[in-house]
Amino acid sequence: MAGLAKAMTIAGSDSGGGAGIQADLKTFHQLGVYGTSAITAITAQNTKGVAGVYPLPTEAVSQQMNEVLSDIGTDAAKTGMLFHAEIIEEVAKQIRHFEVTKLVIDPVMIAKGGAKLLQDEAITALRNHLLPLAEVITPNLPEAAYMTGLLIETPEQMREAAKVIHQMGPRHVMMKGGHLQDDAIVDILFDGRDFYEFAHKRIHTRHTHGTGCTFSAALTAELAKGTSLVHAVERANRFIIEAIKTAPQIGGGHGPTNHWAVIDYM
Ligand SMILES: Nc1ncnc2c1ncn2[C@@H]1O[C@H](COP(=O)(O)OP(=O)(O)O)[C@@H](O)[C@H]1O
Ligand SMILES: Cc1ncc(COP(=O)(O)OP(=O)(O)O)c(N)n1
Repeated sequence: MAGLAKAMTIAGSDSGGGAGIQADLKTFHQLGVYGTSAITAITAQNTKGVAGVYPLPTEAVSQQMNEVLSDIGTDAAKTGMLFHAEIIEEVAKQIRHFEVTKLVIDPVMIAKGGAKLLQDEAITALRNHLLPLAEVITPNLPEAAYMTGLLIETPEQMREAAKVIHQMGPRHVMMKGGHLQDDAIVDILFDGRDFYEFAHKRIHTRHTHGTGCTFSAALTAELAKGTSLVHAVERANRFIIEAIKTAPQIGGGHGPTNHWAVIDYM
């Protein structure tokens, strides 16, 4: 196991196991990467929604990062649910201190059922402190719309929003198109100059809980292994499509995707 790639997730716990820390660690494992975590908040949720959110003290988040990064280290990291500004500022401080350069930011704001996973005023901290440290940010359409104030309903509008978000400091913007009102989905990557498009057909299913977390975790795992960004996005895309297609039928609401998904490069 010498040379095993390592990835860290800094995110909230989903008791239902489909999103958050649980989705990230399962995905890292499936893609052959050693996963570590810093939990920011505990949520009580299942496939039907989020019943409770309990943020951890900022010191607890900071200490988890310190213990992991000072000993085990990491080849890449991702952030998910960060909940409030103080946690964001502390996470940014630790990312800078430990010089984590392959940072994926999934700007988690609202769960599918409508529960708030990021406080309104925390968006400024996300922009000022974390975005400039990101190798790539992975907003879905509502998150990108909130960050830019733009209406985003078409691929052309996704490209315009990607340009605006790129100005906020991340090196790349990965616009996820799962919320397009169309059977043809396109995810769009922007590197500040060129656009790379990943088009695929919508899978009709209600089992899409945690798609954003699972996609960004797969992307982080690939970056940790040293895969180039465009190829990492392409592989993460294939992984999430297979995970949605083969979703286990779990729970009475929006069930999780299949974190055991197998794609041919593995
Ligand atoms: N029904 C679906 N069929 C196929 N791909 C999907 C579907 N829903 C989401 N995806 C893919 O899952 C990933 C996450 O997308 P999205 O749903 O936009 O994020 P989030 O879960 O953060 O809202 C993207 O790669 C998107 O294309
Ligand atoms: C703890 C926690 N983190 C993130 C989410 C949202 O995950 P996401 O992948 O955006 O999936 P949906 O909520 O849209 O299904 C969460 N629910 N819980």
